[in-house]
Amino acid sequence: MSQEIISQVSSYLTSNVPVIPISQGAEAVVFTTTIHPYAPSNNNTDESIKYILKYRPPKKYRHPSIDKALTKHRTLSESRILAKLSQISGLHVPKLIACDVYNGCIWIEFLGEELPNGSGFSSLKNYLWMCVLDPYSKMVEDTLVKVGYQIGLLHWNDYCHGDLTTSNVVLQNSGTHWEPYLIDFGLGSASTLVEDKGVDLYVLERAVNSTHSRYAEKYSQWLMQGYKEVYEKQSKKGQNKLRDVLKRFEEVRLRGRKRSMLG
Ligand SMILES: Nc1ncnc2c1ncn2[C@@H]1O[C@H](COP(=O)(O)OP(=O)(O)OP(=O)(O)O)[C@@H](O)[C@H]1O
Repeated sequence: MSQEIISQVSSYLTSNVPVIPISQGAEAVVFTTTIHPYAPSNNNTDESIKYILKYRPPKKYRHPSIDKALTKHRTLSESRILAKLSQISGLHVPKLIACDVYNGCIWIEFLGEELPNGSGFSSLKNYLWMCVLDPYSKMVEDTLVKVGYQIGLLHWNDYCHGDLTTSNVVLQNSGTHWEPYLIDFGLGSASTLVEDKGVDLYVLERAVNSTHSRYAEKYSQWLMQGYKEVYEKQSKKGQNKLRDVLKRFEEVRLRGRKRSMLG
């Protein structure tokens, strides 16, 4: 990771905010920090309490004024959607703690943990790899049904994720089971369109397929079981909406297959 980006974020945050880089994507650099921006004291030395800082650094290839406008727009859009989603009962997303749209930075709740036996961070992707010796266990089934339920809740409330991969689902161990949280709403949007929902489901199906093609059929079935549960609870209106989304999902899938056949 570029030292320049780390220096940029450190200088704008002031020297008493320690940051540790954990990921660099195309759009943003993600850090952890032990400091809460509103805590009365900045002397937190407990390393287990941490927060996420998502920073969108300036892009040199863009004109500075366009770059500023885009950074502001994207930071604001992600913050707004996170704030709105945390109002939805039962939906699990990280809490938004603070946002600085001019510097392209958001401060959010840290979720997840290290998986047992060195299996890595508790993304759904790593979790499925961890469970590869017993891929059809009740624990895997329960977790995937819960993931599907979270996506169903998101869609039922007319929001779409935009990048629904197995890395963008983080699991928290509640003691008895794994509770899924959806992260990374950088491409998220409010949408009533069945097309957006169908594309979300297709992206997820592809992601599951590429993580575990051998078990993907069963995994997708469990995901869809949880997804459908949300809509089916909503009587006739829910059934109709579900039918429309599933129909479009099938169409998106067919389009995807045609595209990959044509190369
Ligand atoms: N709230 C969170 N709690 C724990 N880890 C997180 C959180 N948010 C992000 N991360 C970690 O940082 C990584 C990148 O975050 P995120 O996907 O939001 O950034 P991004 O720049 O959009 O990434 P990409 O371009 O790879 O999609 C995640 O895969 C995850 O490992």
